[in-house]
Amino acid sequence: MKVTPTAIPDVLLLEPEVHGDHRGFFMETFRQSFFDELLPGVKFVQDNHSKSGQGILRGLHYQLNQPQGKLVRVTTGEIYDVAVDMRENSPTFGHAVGALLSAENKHQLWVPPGFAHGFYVTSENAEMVYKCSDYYAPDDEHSLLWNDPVLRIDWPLVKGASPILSAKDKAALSFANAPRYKTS
Ligand SMILES: Cc1cn([C@H]2C[C@H](O)[C@@H](COP(=O)(O)OP(=O)(O)O[C@H]3O[C@H](C)C(=O)[C@H](O)[C@H]3O)O2)c(=O)[nH]c1=O
Repeated sequence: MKVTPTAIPDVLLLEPEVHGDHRGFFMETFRQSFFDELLPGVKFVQDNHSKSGQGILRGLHYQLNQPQGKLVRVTTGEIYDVAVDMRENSPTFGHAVGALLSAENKHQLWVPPGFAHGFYVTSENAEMVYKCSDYYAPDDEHSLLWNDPVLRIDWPLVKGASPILSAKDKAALSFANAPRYKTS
C-alpha cells in the first residue's frame, strides 16, 4: 500500500497494490496490522456503504464527542472526496483538501478524527464504502456548508450545476458558525 500525505499532512492518500491477471484483479483493501503501524491506536468499528447519483453531494459532516476517522474508497464510479480540518489547534485548521476516488484508480483517502467529510459524485452514479474509527452518533453530528466562502472548496461540479443535497445539508452551518473540534 503506497501512502502519500496530501496538502493537509494528516489526510493520507492510499494506493493499494493491484494484482491483475487474465481473470481480472485482486487487491487487499485493508489490513489492521498495517494501520497499527501507520496510525497507532486507530481501530475501525463500523463499515458504511452508500450509493449516490451524479451531482449528489453528501456532507460535509463530522462528529465532535465521538469523532470518526474514515477510510474511504469507491467501488463503482467516481467521487470527489473532501476533508476539512475542524481541529481548532491545528496549523491546517479550516483548510480543505480533495481527491478523486474511483473504482478505476482504487485510491483510498484517510480522513482523520476531527475532520469534516463530504463527497460529490462526478460519474453517472457512485458507490462508496468506508470504515469508521468510531460509531455513528446522530446527536453528535454536525454539518458544514459545502460552499462556504471561507473554505473555497473547488468542487468539480458537472456542467457547473448546483449539487443535489439533503435537507440537512442545505441547512448546514457556515464555517464561521460551525463548532470546532477541541483537542484536549
Ligand atoms: C451516517 C449514518 C447514517 N445512518 C442513517 C441515518 C439516515 O436514516 C440515513 C442517511 O443518513 P445521512 O443522510 O446522514 O447519510 P449521509 O448524508 O450519507 O451521511 C454521511 O455523509 C458523509 C459523507 C459522511 O462522512 C458521514 O459518514 C455521514 O454523515 O442513514 C445510519 O444508520 N448510520 C450512519 O452511520
